[in-house]
Amino acid sequence: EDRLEALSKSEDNWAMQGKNYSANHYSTLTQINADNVKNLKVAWSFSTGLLSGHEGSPLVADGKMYIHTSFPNNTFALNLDDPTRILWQDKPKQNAAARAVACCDIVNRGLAYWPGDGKTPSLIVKTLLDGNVVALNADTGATVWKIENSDYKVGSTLTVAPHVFKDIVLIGSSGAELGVRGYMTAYDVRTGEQKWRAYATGPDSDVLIGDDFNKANPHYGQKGLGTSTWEGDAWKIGGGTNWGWFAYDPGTNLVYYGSGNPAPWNETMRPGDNKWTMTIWGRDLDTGMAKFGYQKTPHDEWDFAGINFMMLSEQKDKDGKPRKLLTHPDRNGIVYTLDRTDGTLISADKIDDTVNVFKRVDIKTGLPVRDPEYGTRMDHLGKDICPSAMGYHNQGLDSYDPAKEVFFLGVNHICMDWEPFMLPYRAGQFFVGATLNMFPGPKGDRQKGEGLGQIKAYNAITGKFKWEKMERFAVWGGTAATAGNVVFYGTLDGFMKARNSDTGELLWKFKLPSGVIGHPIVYQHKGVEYLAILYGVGGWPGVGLVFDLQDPTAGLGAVGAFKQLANYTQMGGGVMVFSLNGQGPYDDINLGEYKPN
Ligand SMILES: O=C(O)c1cc(C(=O)O)c2c(n1)C(=O)C(=O)c1cc(C(=O)O)[nH]c1-2
Repeated sequence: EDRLEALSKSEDNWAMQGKNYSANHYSTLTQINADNVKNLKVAWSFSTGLLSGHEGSPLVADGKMYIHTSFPNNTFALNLDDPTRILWQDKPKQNAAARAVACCDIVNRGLAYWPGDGKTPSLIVKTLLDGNVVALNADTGATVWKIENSDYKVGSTLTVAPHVFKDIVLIGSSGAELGVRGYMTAYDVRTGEQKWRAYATGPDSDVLIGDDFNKANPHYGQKGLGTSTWEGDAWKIGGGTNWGWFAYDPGTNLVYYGSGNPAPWNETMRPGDNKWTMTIWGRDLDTGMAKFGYQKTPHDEWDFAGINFMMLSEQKDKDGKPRKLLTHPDRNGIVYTLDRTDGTLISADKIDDTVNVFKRVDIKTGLPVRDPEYGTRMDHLGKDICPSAMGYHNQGLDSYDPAKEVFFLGVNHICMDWEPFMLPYRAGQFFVGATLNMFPGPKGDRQKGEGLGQIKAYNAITGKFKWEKMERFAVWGGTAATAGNVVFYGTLDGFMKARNSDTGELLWKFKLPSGVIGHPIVYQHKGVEYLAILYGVGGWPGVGLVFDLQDPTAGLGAVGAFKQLANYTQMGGGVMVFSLNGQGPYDDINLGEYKPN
């Protein structure tokens, strides 16, 4: 029996970043609902004591909450019966030099939990920015194992959340902005022993491509392409890191994730399709062998890193046939839905009709139809390209309501000008080769620098958006939906919001101490339903705040796009927990009181 999967089915827990293996971020709880959500009040809160961006969410498992932070990647365990006292804390020592090679702030996307098996205790697994992976005893915080996964000296860092499926830990990688060749690694959760590693580029033996790869869709490409779609040895510094969110289907035994952008960003320096960057993978969890790989953006010209969340659903297709689906809103402005048993592309819709880099995606060939006007090339200043390099969707982890068959997408509405330049590769240094200027998309206000985000309800079968609302800034962190007919999300300017999931109507909001780039979670403890959010502005959109930069093209173009952000919020990480009328542990007047003997 898979205890982790069983645990994830109880609404007492939110034991993985995606909530369950399908990563649907959906809670069946209804105590908080569209009628009473306006009565949400703070039940308790916790400061992490750290600045910089706080991504992902805390985990709730077996009566405890586990909270992670940005670098130096501290962890705090709280007992939900009395969160006024810290149960244990882990403050790892790591090499601060790693900070300088992280591309987009010193974020971390969260922890993984494994419930133990009687012999090995329950574990918290975490990544450190400097490339190490650590497993802690979930009851005591003691280190159980520690291994090195990435070498920050060549620019390879870890911001990705570990994903545990069954008894395997999957660890991605970062560093494509420094020419790091991306890989996914599987470890035994009990010992940290490596089970397999699959690269995004290079020979099939490294990419773990076998004879039956892409059998259902040979036109996606099969053998030898991880080297032949590159010039010379360019694949060795070709990127394809994977720092986003993964999903797993015990039925197919496939794990699903995306590889990121090719390096460098300047496309002139790497002719070819650059496989297998920008690819949706379905791999056998136990062996790592790829069953399918679908490359969304061959020969990327815009940094549309394909690492965004993979969300699994069971729905009837247009012909009424029940299908096992995988839905993925990509950076490139297209939301893709595949048959997850074999990778067959079913639909590819624009996240917003303002996407101009592609006219459409040809479902038969799987290829995007480019508009050359919005391509990028040497000696050319590309203007008004939509989406920007941040994508119309970045690292936010969103939700799917299986009853309504609707996805709730937090969206960026950002476009850009882009001018490439040549540069040499030097290990451990930035290897980008483009100057970017980003600004609000056509539905925003370019003069004011606002209208950079949207929230949308999307049906993957009809391709229709049920509703959509504009936001002042990008909705960077993602959404959580509940059977109470509400969808929750945090905003970069620091609002926690609840909307009616049928209509999008705003039902409640609360101003947090800092902006949000993490995702909300919902759980119950002793009969009370809670909403929790990790706040702390930063990430790529927050680099201007983190490093106090003035040049609008600094932070790879983020500073110009988010020039208004500093007028709304400042750094500072923490967790805010809400319940109806604030009920919860603090109802007990004695909690937190000092009683002398
Ligand atoms: O290519 C990479 O390895 C890599 C890593 C990361 C990261 O580790 O945070 C980001 C990106 N790329 C990236 O392209 C990007 O847009 C981005 C946004 C963020 C963030 O946390 O806000 N990280 C990253």
